Amino acid sequence: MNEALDHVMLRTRGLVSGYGRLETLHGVDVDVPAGGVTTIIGPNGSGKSTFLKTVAGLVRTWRGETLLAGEDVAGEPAHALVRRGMCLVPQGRVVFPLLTVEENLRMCAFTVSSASMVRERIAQAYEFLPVLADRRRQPAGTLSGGEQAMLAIAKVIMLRPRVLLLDEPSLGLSPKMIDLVYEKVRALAGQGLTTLIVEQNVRKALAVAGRAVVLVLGTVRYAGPVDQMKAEVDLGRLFVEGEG
Ligand SMILES: Nc1ncnc2c1ncn2[C@@H]1O[C@H](COP(=O)(O)OP(=O)(O)OP(=O)(O)O)[C@@H](O)[C@H]1O
Repeated sequence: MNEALDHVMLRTRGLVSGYGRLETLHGVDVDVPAGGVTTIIGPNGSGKSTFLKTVAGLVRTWRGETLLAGEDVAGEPAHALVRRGMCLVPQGRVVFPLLTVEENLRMCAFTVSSASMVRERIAQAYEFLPVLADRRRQPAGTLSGGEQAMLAIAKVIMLRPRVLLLDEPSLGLSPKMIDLVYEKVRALAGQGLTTLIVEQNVRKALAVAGRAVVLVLGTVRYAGPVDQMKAEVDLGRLFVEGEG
């Protein structure tokens, strides 16, 4: 938690949010170093998705700061945050099912000003994920779950995010597809994309992340390097017995 601010792409301090009158996050401090992969893990209902939705502007911030590259963006609406490069791939592989793969990609390039740049980015998306090129004229709803997961990531990559927020990318996928999704996450990280992943699949997430945040009942239990976490947090107890 000691990185200088210029090495931290996303930082929250004392983040509080919730639903209705129910407070779900009770003052959460998270640092996501620039160019690294960070994962948030924790038992069901601990507020992991709520954290992503709050920093992405989909759930209202009650109190606290969200700093994107040092600038406080807490309270800004989701569409404004997307333009700033805070880009969320929500849980459940959200695609437009009746639009083709290519139409899905085109729709999501709304922040890209020139048509030639949109074409270039679509071409890059196909190069990165050739399966989408093969299916470019197919309605997205007819793709397999794994292909839809790829498309959901590709849509957001079209925006060239400063921070990629991934909410449970492995949910509901076959082991083979999970491997493929994580291979792509690793490749993006290799290109220096700052990534924050919320995962139930703890093993997968910890294999790719350098930093981990353990969230329990809306409170940070651990934040720091993955290696150190294994010594400090009893994951077996946390997940098997649902401690906390
Ligand atoms: N739309 C909502 N309205 C009211 N309460 C909600 C809503 N979404 C989540 N909650 C509640 O907020 C708490 C945190 O949920 P959240 O989905 O953020 O946890 P999570 O750690 O991502 O869990 P999971 O791993 O099961 O997805 C839970 O008690 C949940 O019931």
